[in-house]
Formats: sequence, C-alpha cells, structure tokens
Amino acid sequence: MKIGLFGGSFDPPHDGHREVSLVAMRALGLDQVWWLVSPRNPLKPNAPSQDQARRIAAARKLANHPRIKVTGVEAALGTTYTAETLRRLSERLEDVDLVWMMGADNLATFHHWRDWRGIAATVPIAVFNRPGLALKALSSPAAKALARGRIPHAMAAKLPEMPPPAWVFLPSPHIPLSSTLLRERRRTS
Ligand SMILES: Nc1ncnc2c1ncn2[C@@H]1O[C@H](COP(=O)(O)OP(=O)(O)OP(=O)(O)O)[C@@H](O)[C@H]1O
Ligand SMILES: O=C(O)c1ccc[n+]([C@@H]2O[C@H](COP(=O)([O-])O)[C@@H](O)[C@H]2O)c1
Repeated sequence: MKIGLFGGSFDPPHDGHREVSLVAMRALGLDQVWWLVSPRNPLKPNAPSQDQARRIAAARKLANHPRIKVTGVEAALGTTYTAETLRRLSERLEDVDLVWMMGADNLATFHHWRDWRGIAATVPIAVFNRPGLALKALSSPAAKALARGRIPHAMAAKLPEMPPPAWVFLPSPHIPLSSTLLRERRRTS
C-alpha cells in the first residue's frame, strides 16, 4: 500500500488540491492520498479563518474521490509539526510506503520547518510545481542541501519505495489557484 500525505490548511480547499492529488496518484502510483487538514500551520502568524471541522467538511465535499481520504489526524495525534506527525504515522503504519506531498511554495521555505532534515530522512517527498515558484523552490536552501536525494521526474513512480532522503520535483500541474485568492474573492464579492 502506497499513501501520499498531503498536509495543509485547506482554508478553503480548492481544485488545485484535488488536481495535485490526482497527479500524485498517477505519477507516483499511489493507492490513496490523505489530506491532513492541519489545526494550523506553525509558520503562519494567523490562525485559519475557519475552524478545523468546517475545513474538513468542505474538503470532503470538494475531494469527492474514493481514493482521497480527508482526515483531521493531526488534531487526533495532538501534533502541529510535520516531523512529529510523520514519526507518529510511520510508527503506526509499518507496512505502508508513505510519501510527503507539498507544493513548490513549501519547498522554498522548507528550511524553516522544525527538523526539516529529519522529515527528509523519514519519508520520500514529492514536490508539485506552482506558477512562478519553480526557480525559487529549486534554488532554495533545502533543495540545495538535499540535492543528492533528488530523482528525475521520469522516475517518479519509484519514489514511494525509495529509501529516504529521496525527492522528486514534478513540473505539473501548473494551477494558478490558491486559498489566498479564494479568500480575497470571498471578501470582495
Ligand atoms: N495550485 C497548487 N498547486 C500545487 N500545490 C498546491 C496548490 N495549492 C496548494 N498547494 C499545496 O497544497 C498544500 C496545502 O496548501 P494550502 O491548504 O495552504 O493551500 P494554499 O492555496 O497554498 O493556501 P494559502 O494561499 O492560504 O497559503 C501545500 O503543500 C501547498 O503548497
Ligand atoms: O512542521 C513545520 O515546521 C511546518 C511548517 C510549515 C508548514 N508545515 C505543514 O505544511 C503543510 C502545508 O501547510 P500550508 O499552510 O501551506 O497548507 C501543513 O501540513 C503544515 O502543517 C509544517
């Protein structure tokens, strides 16, 4: 069993999240993608605009796919830091190949995450392009530090079974959608 873990605020969820999940299932050969709707991002100064239960309900409605599972597992585990979430999940899901999934914006700031080297040593990582962010992500301190673990995107299907540190940058999808944009649209409509 191969599972992609896609953590996020999902405030609100949008088609970009769904499209990334579909691309991940195809390109990485994943059986499932779990959306980990986080209590809050430890690096964002403001709490999400909606509480977690509402974000989970909206995410379930939008995901609407038998292989995308929407969970609030971090609240259940009492974790907000990804390193801790991954340690706890890898202990519980021993026979599963886990992959951490994130957009290019998060690779660009990954070196600010708590124990980011530990995360890269725990699970393989798939990074999905976002418009205007490829260069920033691929020249980031974390991308440089982890350069030896990067595999070509043509080999993405092998990623879930590779021993970490291993990561891939997927040039697609290229979706100009973000929760920030949707929140702004909501405010001005
Ligand atoms: N359009 C997109 N293309 C690729 N990855 C995306 C896209 N939108 C979100 N992601 C990724 O999905 C994960 C969850 O993102 P999140 O819920 O914060 O959405 P967001 O649109 O980035 O929100 P915000 O604008 O509030 O920062 C992150 O890893 C983010 O990089
Ligand atoms: O662990 C950290 O230090 C850390 C710092 C920033 C973001 N994260 C996680 O990255 C995921 C994406 O966050 P976001 O806000 O871009 O949706 C989400 O699961 C966050 O909890 C984790």
